[in-house]
Amino acid sequence: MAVHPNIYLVGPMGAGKTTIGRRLAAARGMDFVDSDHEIEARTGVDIPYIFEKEGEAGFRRREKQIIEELSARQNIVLATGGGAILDPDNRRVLAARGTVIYLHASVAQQLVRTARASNRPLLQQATDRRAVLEQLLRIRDPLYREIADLVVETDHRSARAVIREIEAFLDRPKAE
Ligand SMILES: Nc1ncnc2c1ncn2[C@@H]1O[C@H](COP(=O)(O)OP(=O)(O)O)[C@@H](O)[C@H]1O
Ligand SMILES: O=C(O)C1=C[C@@H](OP(=O)(O)O)[C@@H](O)[C@H](O)C1
Ligand SMILES: [Mg+2]
Repeated sequence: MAVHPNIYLVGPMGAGKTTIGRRLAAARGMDFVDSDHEIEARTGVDIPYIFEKEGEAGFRRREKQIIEELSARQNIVLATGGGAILDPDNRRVLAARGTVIYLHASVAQQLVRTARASNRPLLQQATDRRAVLEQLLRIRDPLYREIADLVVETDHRSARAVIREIEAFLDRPKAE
């Protein structure tokens, strides 16, 4: 089977990285990996527990290690966590080792999509989730854009429509 260049999904919480990543990988015959799931599988505990015991800094160290390892694999779609791009080394390896796709979502849309989940410690502890998401996006949006080969709007669009746009980009005719 053909080996495809890796695809790295970046963007804020609730943009759909995990959901789109899994379906995109299935559609293209690639392996799906999610950095958060990988951290949980290796440690045997969930993300909120890691934040509680090791702080965000401990979580970021684990995330960095995983991104370095996973991005060196072949034929993968990697869904990163929303804060993975904060680390300059992470940005460098993602940009160098595959196609980076920024799944964009407004804060209003993120609020809807993260309303029920209880596994995001940065939101779980927040009294004003909107303010937290706004602040995070202000800092992170330029970093997502810095390494993105493609920016895809996900607001009010089905996962299917988002995947269609990504595949059209990946399969575009290349200039000679
Ligand atoms: N394009 C979309 N349209 C509607 N709901 C979506 C879309 N993408 C993701 N979702 C939903 O939003 C929630 C968060 O998605 P998730 O993939 O976990 O985001 P992320 O990994 O970027 O934080 C999930 O319940 C998912 O089903
Ligand atoms: O934005 C962030 O800093 C985080 C996003 C989460 O992943 P998702 O973006 O997949 O929700 C997860 O990595 C952790 O809770 C921290
Ligand atoms: Mg995710």
